[in-house]
Amino acid sequence: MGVQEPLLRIEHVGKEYFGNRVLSDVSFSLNAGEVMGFVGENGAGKSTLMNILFGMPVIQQTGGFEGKILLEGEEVHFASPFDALDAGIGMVHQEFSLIPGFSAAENILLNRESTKYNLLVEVFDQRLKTLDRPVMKARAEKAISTLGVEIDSDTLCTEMPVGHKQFTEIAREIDRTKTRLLVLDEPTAVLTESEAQILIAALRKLASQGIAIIFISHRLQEIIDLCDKIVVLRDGHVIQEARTCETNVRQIANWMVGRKMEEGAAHEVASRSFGEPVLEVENLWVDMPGETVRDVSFQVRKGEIFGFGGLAGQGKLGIANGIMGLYPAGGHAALRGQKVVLNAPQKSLEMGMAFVSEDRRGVGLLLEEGIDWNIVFTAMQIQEKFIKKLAGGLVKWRDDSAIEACAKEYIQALEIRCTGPQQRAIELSGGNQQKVCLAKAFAVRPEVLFVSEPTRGIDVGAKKLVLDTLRRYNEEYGTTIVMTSSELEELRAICDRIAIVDEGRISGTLPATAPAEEFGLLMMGQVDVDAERVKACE
Ligand SMILES: Nc1ncnc2c1ncn2[C@@H]1O[C@H](COP(=O)(O)OP(=O)(O)OP(=O)(O)O)[C@@H](O)[C@H]1O
Repeated sequence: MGVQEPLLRIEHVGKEYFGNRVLSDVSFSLNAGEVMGFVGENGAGKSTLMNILFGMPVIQQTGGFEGKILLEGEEVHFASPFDALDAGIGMVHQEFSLIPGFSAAENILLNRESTKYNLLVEVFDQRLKTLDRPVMKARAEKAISTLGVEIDSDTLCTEMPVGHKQFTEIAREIDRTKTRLLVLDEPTAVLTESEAQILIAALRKLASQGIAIIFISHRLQEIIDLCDKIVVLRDGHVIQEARTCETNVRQIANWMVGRKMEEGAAHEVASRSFGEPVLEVENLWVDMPGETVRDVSFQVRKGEIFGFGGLAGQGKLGIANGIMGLYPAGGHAALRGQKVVLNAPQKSLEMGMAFVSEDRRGVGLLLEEGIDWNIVFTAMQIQEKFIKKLAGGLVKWRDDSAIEACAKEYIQALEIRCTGPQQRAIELSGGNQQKVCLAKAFAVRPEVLFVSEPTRGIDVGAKKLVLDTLRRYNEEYGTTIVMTSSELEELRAICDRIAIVDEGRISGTLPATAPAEEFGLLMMGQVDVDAERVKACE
């Protein structure tokens, strides 16, 4: 008997996009039931390889690829994702493909083919009428419970917090009985740490049932916890393959970036002085699904970096969304003493505030437009920047050279990996799109900049760069920053003060230099931290 063929073999795969080589001679294999972590910097080529594996149309449309893909020793040629699905490959993308007005159960049970190419809602309605609801519900609930989470299968997608959407998307993949290889592209980026733990446990269970898994993540500890082996990609080349039990986070990070990683930024403890309060918020409530804000009051001083932390679902993310008018909100907010009209996003922008949302699907990139246009568009619209005026303003036209200079500045500052300022946003990797969103907010030079989860989806090497850039803009332009993050260490690295949000209210505000345990206590709703601190000192 011959040696058993691996489930998947990638052999000498290469890919160019319009002369830009993004993958070179990539080879590796994966056995049934094996979990592989696939890591690399933003733009290294991870999603491109997965798109090749899944037969995504973008690959054929851009000239195909070189090399071979073999399943159980047989070469496969997927003309479309349908073929990949037929062959038992399931894929959960960075972006969701759930149908908003449908419930969790409907989304899980609708077959992938129709959800991906949802041309006519009527078609779905027709399909749903013919389905047996109780059976559907039972199947959906089984898939959800395999994941070990609690989601009511009747909840509409529009009403779900982002973490639940992710679980629904994964449940849909595992409901399909044929799945033998599951690819997950940054599935935990939108999950809280505890949700991520649940997902990891669920994936282990799937692997023990013989399903092979390719797991892409920038959270390296997760890779170590979950995966049997890792493949490291740098600039489109496989530069390392290793068993996870024989390596560690730091070594993986070094392989990814090809140099020794610097130690995390030491926070300058020297206390900084600030001006008058610039943003004053009183009794704010925000009706954001999964992130309800009940009653929040705070003040931020001019030039300060103010952080919001706390566990997921407690309301920290709702605060910026409410002030910026993206979800129904009430209460009082004032900028420089002037009332902020809530529920009016355009007005918030005009007053001098900008927002980089945690929701990368809703960040509003003009995907078909160039990086340059994306970066300057808001500044142009709201502030008439990058516009030349003649004849007393009667004649206006775009200042192309200023636009180009601005785009180049941010491409350099944030190390946006691209072929040039005119490359279309749709052609960028997810992490690089995220950097364009940050640049777009910087270009407005807002008086107050709200950033939520600024390093989500950003690789380890670039994380520090993003945080340093925020700090630099704060220092150079005096921009006041309100940063919300689920990573306490990231908040402590650049904030002056951090408020912890628990059950829709601020449970306490501490200087960023306070011990981590005190923040931990606040997160658990323990308001009396000072008393605790005193006790600890006794
Ligand atoms: N449709 C496209 N047209 C042209 N270039 C593209 C296209 N899609 C991706 N690229 C380029 O291919 C390179 C690899 O991108 P890819 O999305 O595979 O990276 P990634 O490793 O998944 O990054 P991230 O961690 O940021 O998601 C990038 O430089 C990107 O600009």
